Amino acid sequence: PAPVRLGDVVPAPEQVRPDPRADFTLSADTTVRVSPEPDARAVAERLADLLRPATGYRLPITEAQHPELADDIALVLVQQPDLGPEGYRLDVTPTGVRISAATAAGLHHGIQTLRQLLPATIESSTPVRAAWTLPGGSITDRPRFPYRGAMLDVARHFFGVDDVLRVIDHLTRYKLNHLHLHLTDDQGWRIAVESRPRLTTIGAHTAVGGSPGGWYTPADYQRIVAYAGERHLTVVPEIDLPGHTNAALTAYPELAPEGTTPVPYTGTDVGFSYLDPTNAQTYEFVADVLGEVAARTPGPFLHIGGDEAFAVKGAAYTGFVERAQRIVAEFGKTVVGWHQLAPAAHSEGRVLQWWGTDGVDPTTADAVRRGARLILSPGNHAYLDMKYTSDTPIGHDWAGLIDVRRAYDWDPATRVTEVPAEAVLGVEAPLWTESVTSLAEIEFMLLPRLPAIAELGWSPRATHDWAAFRTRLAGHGPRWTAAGIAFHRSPEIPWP
Ligand SMILES: CC1=[NH+][C@H]2[C@@H](O1)O[C@H](CO)[C@@H](O)[C@@H]2O
Repeated sequence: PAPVRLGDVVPAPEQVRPDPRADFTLSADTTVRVSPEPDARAVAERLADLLRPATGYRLPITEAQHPELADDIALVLVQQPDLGPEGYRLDVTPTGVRISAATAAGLHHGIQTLRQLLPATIESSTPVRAAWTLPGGSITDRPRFPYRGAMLDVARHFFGVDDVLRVIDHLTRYKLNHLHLHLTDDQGWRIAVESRPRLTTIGAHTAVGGSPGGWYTPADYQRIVAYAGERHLTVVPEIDLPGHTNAALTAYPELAPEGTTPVPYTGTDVGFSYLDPTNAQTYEFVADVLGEVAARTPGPFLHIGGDEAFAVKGAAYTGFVERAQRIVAEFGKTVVGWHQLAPAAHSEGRVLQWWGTDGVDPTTADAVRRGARLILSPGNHAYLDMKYTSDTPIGHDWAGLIDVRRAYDWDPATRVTEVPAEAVLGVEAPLWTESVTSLAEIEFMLLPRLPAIAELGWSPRATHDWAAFRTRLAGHGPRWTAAGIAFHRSPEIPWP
């Protein structure tokens, strides 16, 4: 296989300066030297975990007092404010590799780049005989947008903790830093709430098509947020309200609108269920649920959904949303919601997740003028539940077919008219799972489109170029294969 070049990294780094005379080859004696700070050491442990299996090298970690003098892989925390909270600098010289950053998050992103500069077989989980050579030169890098995420719908089909942890591995590989978990919907409730036990004793046993249900205990959820946190990735839990609530209503039917008797639902329709916004008990329920989820969520965001509550309209809807937003604020969190929240009054720091397909949306633009920021998830570019082509066996097509180029060729900064670039917090790729039932199918839908979304979130706009991206991405097919991941071999990409 062709040797990896310094510029082959995905997402494209801000600045790449190759130096062909400066290649560095790892050896069995290579050590990992790291600054003494504990969160820097954690990154060194992560790097060693990534490199030890395929190389078979010991890669001992030492906290050298002067790592810059070392001749191995040095991870160095330095006060370089110009690199920002997630930036890093990576230097490959004939005597070693040095990654420097102002934060552990920067070091963490730097090791993802380092991993991609080694031959694809570095992804093997068993030792491979190879020359572990890195291309010489320097990379200076930092993200364009602060919010770069993906969403996993664990309500339509339930995925256990180990599957979620593997999805987190895929996200961090491409420097994403948020995982949005869609935890509740009509077909199942997936997170235990101790003050509302029937949400899981009754509401968690179903899934689409009669698939087995499931849910996360507090310990399960803690494992997910801890694993994510170690990888500088923030979990954003979504409790979808007031619509998409059939599972909750089968557990607490007293919250259902007059005259309705909710029963378990395993179909894939949307928009029929809703909490009764005129019932005071609804807000006690919302406070019970959001309070517990907030208490267990280290990140700043609580996502309250807000989509497709077709029977809750106008003032009834905005009234509900404004009360739910106040409850989120009382628990010290910042609201995220689908852009249907727009007509409701602004709440401090509010973020709208835009999933439209036509860039003209005056209601959202108005909410931005009132202070909202946007996460861009356009249905016709970022919805990874869309089929690649008409013969993709799973997935939807309501927003059109999305192969790699369609996922890549758009600009989050200008996608919604009348929304200034500085109001765009970043991007997120949702994966809805009505028809996705296994980790293999998750991986098939995420790869190769997730790296396209990740590049839009991370790389400078000046690097945006489909011909260059598809060539760089082609080199990642062998990496996924070495890692045991079945991906969609899109005909748009010149796979080796
Ligand atoms: C925000 C939003 N609400 C709907 C819509 O996206 O489409 C998804 C399928 O693509 C569906 O699962 C979801 O319930």
